[in-house]
Amino acid sequence: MGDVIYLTTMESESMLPVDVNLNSPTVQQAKMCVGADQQMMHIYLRIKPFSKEELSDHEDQECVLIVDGHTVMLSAPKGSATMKSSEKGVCMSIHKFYFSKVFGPQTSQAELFEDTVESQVSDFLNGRNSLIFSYGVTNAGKTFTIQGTGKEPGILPRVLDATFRHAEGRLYEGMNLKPYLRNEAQLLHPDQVKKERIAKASLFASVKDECDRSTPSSVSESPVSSDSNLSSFNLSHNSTVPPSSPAEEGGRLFALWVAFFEIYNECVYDLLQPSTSKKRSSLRVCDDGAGNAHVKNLQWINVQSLSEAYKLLQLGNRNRSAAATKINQSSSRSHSIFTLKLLKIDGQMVERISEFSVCDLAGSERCHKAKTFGERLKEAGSINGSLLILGKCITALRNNQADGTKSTCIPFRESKLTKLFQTFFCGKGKASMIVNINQCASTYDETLHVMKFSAIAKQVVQVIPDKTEESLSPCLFGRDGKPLVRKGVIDSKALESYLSEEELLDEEADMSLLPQSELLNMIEGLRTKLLAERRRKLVQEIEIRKEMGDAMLQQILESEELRAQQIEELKESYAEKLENTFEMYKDAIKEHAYQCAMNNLEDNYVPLDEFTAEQEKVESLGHKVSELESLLSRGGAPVPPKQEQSSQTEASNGTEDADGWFYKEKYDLERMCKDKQLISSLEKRLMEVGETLQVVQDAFVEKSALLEALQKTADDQSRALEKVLQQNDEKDKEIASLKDQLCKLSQKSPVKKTKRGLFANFKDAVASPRIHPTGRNIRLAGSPKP
Ligand SMILES: Nc1ncnc2c1ncn2[C@@H]1O[C@H](COP(=O)(O)OP(=O)(O)OP(=O)(O)O)[C@@H](O)[C@H]1O
Repeated sequence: MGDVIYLTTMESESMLPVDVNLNSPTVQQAKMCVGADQQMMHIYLRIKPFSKEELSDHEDQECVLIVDGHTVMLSAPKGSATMKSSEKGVCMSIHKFYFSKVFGPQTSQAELFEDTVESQVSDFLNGRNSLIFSYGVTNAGKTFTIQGTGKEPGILPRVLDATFRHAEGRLYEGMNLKPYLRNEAQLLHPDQVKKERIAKASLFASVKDECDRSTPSSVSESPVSSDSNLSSFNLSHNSTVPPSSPAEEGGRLFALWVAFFEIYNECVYDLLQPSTSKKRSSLRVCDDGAGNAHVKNLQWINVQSLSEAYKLLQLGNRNRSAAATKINQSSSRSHSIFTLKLLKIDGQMVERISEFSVCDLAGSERCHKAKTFGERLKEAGSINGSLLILGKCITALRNNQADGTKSTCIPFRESKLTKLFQTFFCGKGKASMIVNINQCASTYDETLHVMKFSAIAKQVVQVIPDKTEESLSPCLFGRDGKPLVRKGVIDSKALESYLSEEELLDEEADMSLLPQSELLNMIEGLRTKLLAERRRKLVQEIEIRKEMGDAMLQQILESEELRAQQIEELKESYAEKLENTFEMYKDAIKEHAYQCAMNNLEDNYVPLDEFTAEQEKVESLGHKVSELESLLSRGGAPVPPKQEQSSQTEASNGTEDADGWFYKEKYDLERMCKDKQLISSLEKRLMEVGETLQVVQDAFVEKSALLEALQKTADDQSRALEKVLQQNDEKDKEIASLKDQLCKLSQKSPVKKTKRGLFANFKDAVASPRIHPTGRNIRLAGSPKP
C-alpha cells in the first residue's frame, strides 16, 4: 500500500470525496524507481479513543469515520469553521484521506509497533538510519504513542527492547568507541574512557535519587512511567526482530549509545543532564562538514542494558518541558528527540554506525482554545513556527519530486527541527510519520489541517541508496577524536595507537604440520591476519588518497602557474599596445602641428623657382652694379652679362645696343641714387619740421596760458570800470538835480551877481574833463584812445 495520494474535495467539482489517482506523477515516479530503495514516505494514522470527559462534553459528533484499513473520512461538525465555509460554498464539508495504515481507537500499543516501526527497527539493526515522528494537535495522543505508560509502553521502549534483544550477548563492553559528529565514530583514549564512566555513574546516581523522591501515584499514567523497574512494562516478546546470531555476525559486537534532547523555543537542551537549579545552557546545531546537522556537545551515554536505557529515558522525560494547558494536563511544550546509535564493532574497528531517532513533536494548537498566555503563548508560537517550516519542507520536497523540472529551495535551515530532520528526508535514512488525531468536534478544524499536512507528506518519495556494508564504514578518527589523516599526511602516531602491534604480526605457518587444536588457533591467527590485511589496505587507501590529493594539488599549482604566466603575457601585450597607441597619438599631434604650420605659411608661400629667379635677378643686378662701378671708375663702357652678351652678339646692332643698355642702366641707377638722396634729405627736413612744430606747439601752449591770464585780468578791469561808470551816472544825476535846485534858487534870489562867479567856476569844473584821483585820465567805453 502507500500508492495513494490525497486530493481535497476543494479541487473537485463533486460534493463527494475524490478517490485515489494511481496514475499521478508521484505514483509513477515511485514506480520508476529502480535499484535504490524508493518508496513513498510511510504515514500512519492513529485515532485516539474518547476520554470520559470528552464524551460528557458531547465531543462525539461522528466527525471521524474509518472506511477501511487505509482510508478515513472526516465530516465537519456543526459550528466548526469548515462547516461554516462549506455552507458559504468555499470548501467541502467531507474529506477523504488515505494512509499507509489507519489504526482505530482500539489499537493496542503492541499492534501499532508491529505494524509500523518494527520493520524500521530491523533496518536500523542492519545499518540504516531511521526516524519516527508523531504529529498532531495537542491532546491527540502523540506522547502516548511514542512513550506510552508503564502499563502500555509506546514505540520508544519497544524500539529499545527490540534493539537490546537483538544485541543480547554481543554487547561491546568497552567504552572507547564512541559516536562522533553525525555519522562517525572516534576511538577514545583510556583517560577519556575513564571520564565517560564517571559521567555515566554520576548521571545514574542522580536518576536513582530522583526515583526515590518520585511519588508512586504517577507511575502508571506518566509517559514511560517514572518507574525504573522494568517489570512494570508489559512488553510482549512476539516481535519479528530476530536476535543476532554469533555465527552470522562473525564475532562482531554492538555498542549502544543514547542521547536525549529537546527543542524548546528554538533552543536545544540536553535532557540527559542531572537536573540542577541553575539555568540550562542551550546547545548549537552544527554541520559535520558532510552536510549533516548534529547537536554539538550533546551528551552521549553508553548503555549496557535495557534497564539503563529506560533510566535515561525516564531522566530525560523528567527534564522535558511540559506544562498543564486547558486542553492537556501534561502537554509537551517542546519537540523531544531520543536517539539511539548502534556501532557495529569488528575487533577495534567500527564497521558501521546506524541511528534511530524517535521524535515526539509538541502539539500544534490554537492559542485561544488552549487558553495559552504569556510563556505558554511564546511556546505555542515557536512550536507552531517550527511545525510550519516542517510543513513547508515537506511541501517543497513533494513539489520538487512531482515536477522534475522544478527545483524549489527546501527551507530545512529555517528551524532546528528541520535541520536535524534534513538528513532523513534527503536519502540518508528512512522517515515515517505517525499522525495522531482525536475525534473531538471542538478540535475538528485543527484535525483537518493535520490531515491535509499528512496528505502532502504522504506524497514524498524517499530514495534510500542501497548501501553496502563497506560504504557504511565511517571515516576513521584517532583516540583523541582527530582524524588519522592530517593535511593529507598519515598521522603515524595516531595510526600506531590505532593499530596494535599484535594485529600487525604477519607470521607464516605450515598448516599441514599442525595438530587439529593448533589449526583452530591458526584460524584465529588467520582472522587476525585478515584484520591486519584490512588495516594494510586502509593504510594503502590513505596513501593512494594522499597521492591523488598531491597530484591534484600539483595540477592546481601548475594551472595556477600557467594562469599567472598568461596574465603576465597579457599584461605585456597590453603594455605594448598602450605604447603603440601612445606613439600613434604622438605622431598624430606632430602631424597636426605641421599641418597648422603649413596652413600659416601658405599665404606667404613663394614657389622655389620664383624665389631662385628673384635671387638670381638680385645677384645679376649686384654684378651689374659692381661692373658699372668698375667701368665708371675706369671711364669705359660696362660689359653686359654673358647670356645677354651672347644674345646681343646674336643681334644685328650688337655694340651700340649694349652701350645704350648700359647707359640706360646707369641712368636708372643714378636716378635711384638721386631719389634716395632726395628721400633722405626730405626725411631730414621732415625731422626738422617736426622739431620746429614741437617748439611752436610748446610756445602756443605757453601763449595760450598767458592769454588766458590776460583775459582774466581784462575781465576784472572791465567789471571795475562798469562799477565806476555806474558811480559817475549817479553823480551826474546828482549834479543835474543840484543844477535844477540852483536854477530855482537863482530865479527866486536878487543877489545873482555875487553868486554868479561861484556858479561859473563850478560849471567850468564840471564841464572840464574829469581827472582821476590818482591823476590819470579815465577812458570811457567806446571813446577813442588818447
Ligand atoms: N490511544 C490511546 N488510548 C488511551 N489513552 C490515550 C490514547 N492516546 C492518548 N491517550 C491519553 O490522552 C491524554 C493525552 O495524550 P498525550 O499527552 O499523549 O497527547 P499529546 O498529543 O502528546 O499532547 P501534547 O501535544 O499536548 O503533549 C493522555 O492522558 C493519554 O494517556
